[in-house]
Amino acid sequence: MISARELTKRYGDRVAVDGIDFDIRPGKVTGFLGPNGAGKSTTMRMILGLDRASSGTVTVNGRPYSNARAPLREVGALLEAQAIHPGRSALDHLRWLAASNDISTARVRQILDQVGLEDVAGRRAGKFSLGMRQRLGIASALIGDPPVVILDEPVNGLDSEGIRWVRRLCRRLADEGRTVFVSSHLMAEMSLTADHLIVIGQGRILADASMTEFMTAHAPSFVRVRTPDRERAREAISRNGTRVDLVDDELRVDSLDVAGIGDTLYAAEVRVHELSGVQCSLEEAFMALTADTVEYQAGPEAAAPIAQGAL
Ligand SMILES: Nc1ncnc2c1ncn2[C@@H]1O[C@H](COP(=O)(O)OP(=O)(O)OP(=O)(O)O)[C@@H](O)[C@H]1O
Repeated sequence: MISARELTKRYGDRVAVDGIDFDIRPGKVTGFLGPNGAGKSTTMRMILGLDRASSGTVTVNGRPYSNARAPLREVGALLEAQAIHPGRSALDHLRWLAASNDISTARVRQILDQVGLEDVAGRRAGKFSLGMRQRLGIASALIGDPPVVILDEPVNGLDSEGIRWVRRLCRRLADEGRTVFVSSHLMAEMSLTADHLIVIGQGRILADASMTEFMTAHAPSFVRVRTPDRERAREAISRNGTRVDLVDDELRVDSLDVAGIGDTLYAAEVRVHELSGVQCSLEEAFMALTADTVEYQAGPEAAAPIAQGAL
């Protein structure tokens, strides 16, 4: 378990992480989300003792990680910037890590095989593609068979097969009872990988909830109605006070089920071209939740606004 209490990091006047509390529990994949500059990397670096907290504490299984005697056997971490000597082969890099953490050399071959780098183990890391470097970084994180795994943007540069591999890997690590903490900007991927989410914005926790709770709270589902007879449809559905929104050319109803609306429209003899239940995506929920905390925002021409209005 990773626990933060009032964890704070200031850079001069700038508060990068603002007194946050969380518990990241074992047996789950916890996703860490936030816009650029929200404080994700700083938080991960403080967990790993690479940045000192200005105040507050963060512990890994009850102790500050910087006190760990065999760090790679306690926490495996992949950070965005990979520190791998370009002239060193993957095999030598992992052998060096193993030797400095009292890990057997047999484990090096095993982990190379596990991440799919066995055939290129003798090649210099400087010649590796981004995807291969990511796999080597993940091998470095897992070589000590750690109970806690922290992965900052692990799918960066990976192709679809690689992305699926990371997803399955995270699942397996969590199912083995490990604490798995993963950041990513790829929301669709995160929605498939994480069981629990921590969302941060401007250094503060915006949400800390299971994926199901988060989606229920922030990604509402609604019923979409497309009809050539919008006015009569609206009248029929809203007769008992139900709210109906017009978004683009469709009606949206968030308080009735599909069957109920279908029955209402049938009874009112309204022609229906589409009637479907829609669940907002994690990306839409994330964008709505973090909109006020976004540090770098493109101009209005960068995104087409959704025409929205209540009838
Ligand atoms: N060494 C530093 N010196 C000064 N400010 C810093 C330093 N490192 C980070 N910051 C600032 O702290 C804030 C949090 O940065 P951080 O890199 O943790 O965000 P992030 O959520 O990881 O962003 P991204 O998604 O872009 O990687 C940002 O405003 C950043 O500019």
